[in-house]
Amino acid sequence: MFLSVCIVDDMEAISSLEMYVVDRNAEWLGVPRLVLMENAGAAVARNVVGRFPGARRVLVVCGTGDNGGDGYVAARHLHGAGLWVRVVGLGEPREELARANFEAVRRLWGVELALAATPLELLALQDWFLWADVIIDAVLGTGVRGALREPHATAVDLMNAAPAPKVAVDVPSGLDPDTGEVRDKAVRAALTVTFHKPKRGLLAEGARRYVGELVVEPIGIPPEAEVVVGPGDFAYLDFSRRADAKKGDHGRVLVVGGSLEYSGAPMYVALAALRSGVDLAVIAAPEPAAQAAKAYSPDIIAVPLEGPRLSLRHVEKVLRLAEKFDVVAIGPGLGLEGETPDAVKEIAARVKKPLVVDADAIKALGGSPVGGPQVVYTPHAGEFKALTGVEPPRGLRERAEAVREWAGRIGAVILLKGRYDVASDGRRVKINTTGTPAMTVGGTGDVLTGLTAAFMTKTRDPLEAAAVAAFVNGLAGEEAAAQLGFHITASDLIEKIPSVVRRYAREDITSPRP
Ligand SMILES: NC(=O)C1=CN([C@@H]2O[C@H](COP(=O)(O)OP(=O)(O)OC[C@H]3O[C@@H](n4cnc5c(N)ncnc54)[C@H](O)[C@@H]3O)[C@@H](O)[C@H]2O)[C@H](O)CC1
Ligand SMILES: [K+]
Repeated sequence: MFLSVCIVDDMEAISSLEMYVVDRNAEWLGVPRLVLMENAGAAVARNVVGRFPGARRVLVVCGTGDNGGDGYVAARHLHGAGLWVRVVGLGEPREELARANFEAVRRLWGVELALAATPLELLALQDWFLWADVIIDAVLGTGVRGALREPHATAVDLMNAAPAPKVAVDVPSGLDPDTGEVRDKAVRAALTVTFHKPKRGLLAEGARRYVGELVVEPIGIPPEAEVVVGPGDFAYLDFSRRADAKKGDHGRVLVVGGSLEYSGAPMYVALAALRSGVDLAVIAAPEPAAQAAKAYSPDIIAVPLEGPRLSLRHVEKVLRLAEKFDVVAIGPGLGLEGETPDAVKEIAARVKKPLVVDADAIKALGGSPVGGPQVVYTPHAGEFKALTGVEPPRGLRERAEAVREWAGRIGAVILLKGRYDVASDGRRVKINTTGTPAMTVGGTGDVLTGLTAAFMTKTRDPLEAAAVAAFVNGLAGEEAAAQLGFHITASDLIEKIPSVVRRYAREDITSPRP
């Protein structure tokens, strides 16, 4: 009946993880997920009425996740449109949103609702499947993991065996939303109504016979949710720990910074990294700064570099030291006197580790920046000019475009700090809106460098490491300022990091394999 397959631009496709992130970040921007679910279910109902105008009897088959939640919403709307609606739930939904919509359907005496949590209970409802003019598949969406279990597999069999056309909610159940693979079986839909953007797997060559016609429905996710940094972005970082973990497994950061004049800066970097969940943060600093660091805190290990400032004779020592670390952060407090700029150039060009370049190291590399997929620059406006030769534009859109362009040219991630922080890897752009003018106090940039370096040990995606670092830094500043007003120091931010990270990160303990 519906053989046409609409052409959707592959560039616009989205992975299930990206969808998860966007969906959480929409909520961060003030659009509740319950609203998204309402819009999703209503869109399904609208498509059923529009594409199958003759249909009178609709069966909705709902899983226990949010895909099922969309199904319950669709059932409510179809009932409201005057259709005869029956609903089969494969168990009571566990999560809050789907549960709310399940309860709302349960209260509608005009809708017949049956729960079937086993294949046997489902088979007893076989005549409902044969009764329907249209069947809505709301069993599994982007949350599917692995091969179909029971009773889901039987539900798919019963839907496929029924003569009525199937309308898949978001993804035909059984189809991998990212690859389009079908392990065992999947619903063969006449129509798939997917939300916001097509999931990648829906566009795979072999997926067509399951997807049928593909319709992409907006559900109220604002475009800003695609670029803003929010709680969703924590999904890109791995904070889990194995029960048999040992020291060093969760990240080792080397900070190259400090000088006779500036000893505080590398300390902020190291302490912020430690509070962000790395096991080891070591400072390699000129002697006076190394002495000061050790005297300041027992948390800090400092390796002294002979003399008042970083110079060319330290290069080999620093490179050898770097071999024992996962990430190197270079710049804070180094100054630009004597051989320091040349030493920075040597280290940046030869170090074989992921690298965060901040402060004076950005200026030292200005004009001939080092690129690489695991290199992150964290300039403020002045340092951006030193790095690129141009002032960052004032408008946010132009700023984002400039950062994207220069990140592409240099071949690294740039995180430009400002009222809104803008980060790009030359392709994607992320914008962070957290922060407060109370953070103009010295040292907050060093804290951001420590966060960025630490988060680079938690993901292979340095853009996300930088973006989430900016988000956490800004929130830590906001929370310190909420307590202390415009009287905060960078140390106050560091203290706030753990509670901010814990609010959004999953900190599971995973069991070692026997
Ligand atoms: N992203 C959005 O903006 C919105 C998405 N919505 C809909 O929600 C689903 C995704 O929901 P989620 O709860 O994450 O996952 P599912 O419902 O797809 O499945 C989870 C559910 O299924 C169980 N399960 C997982 N794998 C299997 C398996 N192989 N066999 C059997 N059972 C399995 C798991 O245990 C869970 O209980 C998305 O597709 C949209 O339809 C919302 O409407 C909000 C907006
Ligand atoms: K589905």
